[in-house]
Amino acid sequence: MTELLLTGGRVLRPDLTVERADVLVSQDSGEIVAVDEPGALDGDDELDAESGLVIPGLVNAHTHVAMTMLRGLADDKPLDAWLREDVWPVEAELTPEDIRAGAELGLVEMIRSGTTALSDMYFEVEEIAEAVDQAGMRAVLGFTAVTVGKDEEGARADLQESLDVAKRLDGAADGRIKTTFQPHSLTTVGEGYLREFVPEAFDAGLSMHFHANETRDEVTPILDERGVRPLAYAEEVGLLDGDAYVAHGVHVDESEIDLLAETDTGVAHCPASNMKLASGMAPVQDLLDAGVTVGIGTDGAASNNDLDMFDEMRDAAMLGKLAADDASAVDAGTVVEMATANGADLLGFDSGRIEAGANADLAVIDLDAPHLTPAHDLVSHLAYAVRGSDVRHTVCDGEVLMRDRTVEVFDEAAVRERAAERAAALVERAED
Ligand SMILES: CSC[C@H]1O[C@@H](n2cnc3c(O)ncnc32)[C@H](O)[C@@H]1O
Ligand SMILES: [Zn+2]
Repeated sequence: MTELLLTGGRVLRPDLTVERADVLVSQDSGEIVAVDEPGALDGDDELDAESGLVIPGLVNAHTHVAMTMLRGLADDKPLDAWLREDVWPVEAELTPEDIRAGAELGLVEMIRSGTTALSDMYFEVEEIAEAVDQAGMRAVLGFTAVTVGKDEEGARADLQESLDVAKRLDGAADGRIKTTFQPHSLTTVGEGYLREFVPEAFDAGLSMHFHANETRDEVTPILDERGVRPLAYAEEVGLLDGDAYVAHGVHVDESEIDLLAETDTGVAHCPASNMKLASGMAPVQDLLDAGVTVGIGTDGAASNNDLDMFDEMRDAAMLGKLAADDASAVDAGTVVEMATANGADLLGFDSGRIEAGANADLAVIDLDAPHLTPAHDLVSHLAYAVRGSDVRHTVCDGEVLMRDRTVEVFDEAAVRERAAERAAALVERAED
């Protein structure tokens, strides 16, 4: 049995207390074996956590990881124009190799900033799955179906592909990959298709992940045409019958918050994307108060523009206070839980907490920095002051993904070079 000891540091416990402790993980089972007082445990290999804080690896609950290829290409527009004028024309030119390159780049960025699990929506999912496998991370993946602008055959093919991919890839990468059925949103997939394919996905035991209530423009047409709010419509077509989580959930009213709670449907809150596209402010504190599980996602790098979950925690806290008009709303401990335990809960992984028996998905933060001094309250630091670049080591499934800021699972320079070259060629093709 090979065991890795994270030694000399402080540890964030599930109740958000911090104690001086060592953490022993099994590289065979990929689980945390023990958390004990300094010096009490021995491992075959060690990670130095001196002057550091060991935290659960962060969970990015909604992203499009390969969209790193579009980073900085389409800024300063609202969602609909951003997608139709800028993003979709470039995405139409993406090759499987581009998506692989963009995914690898995004995963390297995530590892460098302490993220160990992600929930992704995109296409060419096999490429993304191979990149996740190589990264050693956990992921929930899926093929995203869009039917607007497609003929019957194309639309049905998209939904069938979403079903097939979800069935085919579930359990890949030794169980580190799970899948979801993914209609893109309630306005970009036609009702007939939802009514036909959603029950099939439900019968196959698949979880659902879709964009919902992101902008007012997504709410109004559904309300006008059907006389019901979008999430009531989602329930009608069966999308909330099983395990489900929606991305964004910005413009939800009280009835929809209750519906989310009643159906145990989670929300992946994307504060930076919601601010950048001026989509609106999600009522995060109200969602939490109603008992809805809310995780945090970066969304893609074209609407953020990075994949740093520390940025995202800070944004979630700040925006949550503005939305509630209450400085005590969405407090530091809450955002830390959202980015760890809640995210793991949404994705269905036994991660997000440092406890014997949980998945050994961890990050070590280097506290030896001016912006983290003094250290009155380390939970406050995690929410408001730590940056992705403060992460010293990243571990997932007991394996070291980054040691002393060197990524061990990819040749980082080669990944960056390949992505930059491919992104430049992609833009040239799109402009032709
Ligand atoms: C076919 S994969 C997903 C699809 O969604 C697009 N997308 C990226 N960010 C958002 C967002 O915030 N709302 C809706 N759709 C988004 C992405 O570009 C892909 O085309
Ligand atoms: Zn999205």
